[in-house]
Amino acid sequence: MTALLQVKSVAKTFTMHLRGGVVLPVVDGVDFEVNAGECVVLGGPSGAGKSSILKMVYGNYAVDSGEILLMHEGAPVDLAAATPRMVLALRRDTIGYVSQFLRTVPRVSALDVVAEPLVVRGVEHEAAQVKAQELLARLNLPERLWGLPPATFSGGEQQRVNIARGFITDHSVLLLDEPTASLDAANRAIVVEMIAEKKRAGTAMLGIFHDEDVRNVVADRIVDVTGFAARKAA
Ligand SMILES: Nc1ncnc2c1ncn2[C@@H]1O[C@H](COP(=O)(O)OP(=O)(O)OP(=O)(O)O)[C@@H](O)[C@H]1O
Repeated sequence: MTALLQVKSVAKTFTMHLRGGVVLPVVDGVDFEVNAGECVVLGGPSGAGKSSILKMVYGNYAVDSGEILLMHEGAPVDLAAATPRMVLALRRDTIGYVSQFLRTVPRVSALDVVAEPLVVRGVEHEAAQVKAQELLARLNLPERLWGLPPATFSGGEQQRVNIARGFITDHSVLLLDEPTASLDAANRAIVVEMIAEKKRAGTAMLGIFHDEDVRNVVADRIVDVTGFAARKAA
């Protein structure tokens, strides 16, 4: 088995600078790996640190200690210690992220939002647009919306744009933060099918799924984050 993502001894605290520097320990000793072709789901109660771990793995939150190793161009790279330039290269070529909410950019159409990850990798504009259309059609986003900026779309429509954008590349590692939270049953089933296809293609996925039915279908393993609870400061 090939581990495409390895999280080793990661610890994270938040320092509340506006609260006199109060330090909130969140997680400690986070250790797990995700192999090619599997979907690992982070489990545990609300507040246990699932989102914080996902954000560290994408480089959105800094890590206090430990390593986050991503296989990038055939060799492991520690994202926790990577330069900003390397983080951008990892995101362009190796690690994708479907966030819970779409960050919309004014005046950029849904099609361009979805096609962008391919365009920045050098795929020709027309080919990227065709792939984006295929994904939006598969996710049942009405065609009349494709040319519009997603800012005014419904929650579920925005989420489908986000999913299409995350799934359009063949990144080897994909992070999924509640990708089905705002979807109806039919579209949820389509996303479950798309996750299964990514597994068959060898993608390593790490996700958070609160919906138990979806979690039971997609998860190859559940990593219980409660096991990484940080010791509270006395
Ligand atoms: N940016 C931040 N600043 C300060 N504290 C934070 C920050 N982000 C998260 N926390 C705290 O870290 C803890 C873990 O939060 P996190 O969102 O990772 O949990 P979670 O397991 O994803 O919860 P949920 O299932 O409710 O989304 C919480 O106590 C939260 O208040």
